[in-house]
Amino acid sequence: MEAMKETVDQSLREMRDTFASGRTRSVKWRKTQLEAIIEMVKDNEDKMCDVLFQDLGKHSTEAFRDELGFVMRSATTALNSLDKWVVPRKSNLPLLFYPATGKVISEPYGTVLVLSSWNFPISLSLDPMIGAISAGNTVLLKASELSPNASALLAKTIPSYLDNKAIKVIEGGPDVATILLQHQWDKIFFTGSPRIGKIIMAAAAEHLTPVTLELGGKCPTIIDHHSVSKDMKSVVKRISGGKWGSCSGQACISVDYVLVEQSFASSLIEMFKPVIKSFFGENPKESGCVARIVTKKHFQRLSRLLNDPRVQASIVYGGSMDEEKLYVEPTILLNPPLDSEIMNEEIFGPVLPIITLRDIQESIGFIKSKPKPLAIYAFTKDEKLKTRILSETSSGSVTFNDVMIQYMCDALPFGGVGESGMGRYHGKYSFECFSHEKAIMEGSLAMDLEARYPPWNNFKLTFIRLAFREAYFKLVLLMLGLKR
Ligand SMILES: NC(=O)c1ccc[n+]([C@@H]2O[C@H](COP(=O)([O-])OP(=O)(O)OC[C@H]3O[C@@H](n4cnc5c(N)ncnc54)[C@H](O)[C@@H]3O)[C@@H](O)[C@H]2O)c1
Repeated sequence: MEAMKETVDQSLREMRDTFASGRTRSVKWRKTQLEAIIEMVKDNEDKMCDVLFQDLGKHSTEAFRDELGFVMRSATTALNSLDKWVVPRKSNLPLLFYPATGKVISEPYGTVLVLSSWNFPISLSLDPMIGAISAGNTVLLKASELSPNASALLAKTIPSYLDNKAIKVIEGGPDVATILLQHQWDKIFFTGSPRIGKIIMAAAAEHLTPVTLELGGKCPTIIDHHSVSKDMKSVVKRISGGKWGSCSGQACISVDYVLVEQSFASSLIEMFKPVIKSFFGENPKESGCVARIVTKKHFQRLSRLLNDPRVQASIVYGGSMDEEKLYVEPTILLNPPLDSEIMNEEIFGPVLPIITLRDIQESIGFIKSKPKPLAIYAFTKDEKLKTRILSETSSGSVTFNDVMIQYMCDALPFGGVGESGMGRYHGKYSFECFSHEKAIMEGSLAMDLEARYPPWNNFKLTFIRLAFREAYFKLVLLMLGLKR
């Protein structure tokens, strides 16, 4: 670890020197790096798909959709928008401040730390990096030790494409993260669990470093079957895609559980079965389209959740597991006990609990009784229910009539609230996430208002009262001696 401490010190020194040189502030440098990221992903598509298969058993199509393609799109958006994003924004100052002018400029924080998680190890590493570079920062990435092949590939490839005096990768687990967190950073961007998020925030507090925490939680999905009865095929397909089609449910925005009226539950279960078969065939384990559980520890966590006898009794589909292959079959539960672990911790696996309610309106109270989720999904055409969801619940995002798609849409901010995180990124929001918005005011020395300065008297007090209210006409009367 002494050697690692030395490496971190040296890396940080180099990145700080590079930032101080001003190189990373130039738009040209930022664009060159963004182009290099696109080139790196293009050149290494096969290798990246290979490591995602080795670490997670991801099919290359899934890997391209969720990681490589996503990153290239994100870098391209930044590249095409950067000229617009960096332009200082003029502020229209109230007349009160005349003749001063105002504007806001986005300045890079400096040297930022990105800590990413294992479930989308390429995109969750490179996408924050794209934001950090766009904003003109130097950046150090530590990917997750639980996706070691992806982490090693990034550590090997990034230095040969990007400016390695400004952009660095260090590999390692919690011990390395701890060393990194002992240093002062200008911004920390963390993707991971709420538990570790607290450690990150505590370490950041030591130096008053701003943090973005992209955390997880349980994302509920409401099915208001009355209003979407004609579209149930698509509803079931979309939920199935959201639960089983992306890293086997090991995604922060995956559908965690479904809320539906009791009367519709058994029809719903029957509708899921053929969809799962159409996705993965009769034997999902051999389909090549089911990502595996990341580690034995995570597999054992899932088996512990499922092996609760009360949860076992709620299995209505699937439920088989293979520890050697780290495989969990797409599984559906009907009404597992609400006090069971599976209903209280983020599932992060291919298990879908269906919770029944007497009336779908009760879903609002159900969701409100839990920590604020990263996403709420609701299949409904009932405008009143939509309004209730938006006004009575709090979550990172709400998506009506679809799942997970909000993540891909970089015109929308992505991030959590409460236990699901703080801060947001994607598209322009990534640029803002890694920029300090500096307020610039330019005053004029041409005139001075005596009312600003002591000695105080009633005239000045009246003047200040009117000024705060922007009562300009009365101010003129006051100054002309026509008002007291
Ligand atoms: N909001 C999002 O965008 C998003 C995306 C993916 C995953 N997640 C969440 O991440 C979690 C799963 O990811 P994970 O298992 O990699 O999370 P994690 O919190 O265990 O690890 C995340 C990162 O923190 C580091 N870390 C681990 N222990 C540490 C310690 N003691 N001190 C400092 N750093 C430490 C890891 O090395 C890794 O780089 C889930 O909760 C999921 O919802 C959120």
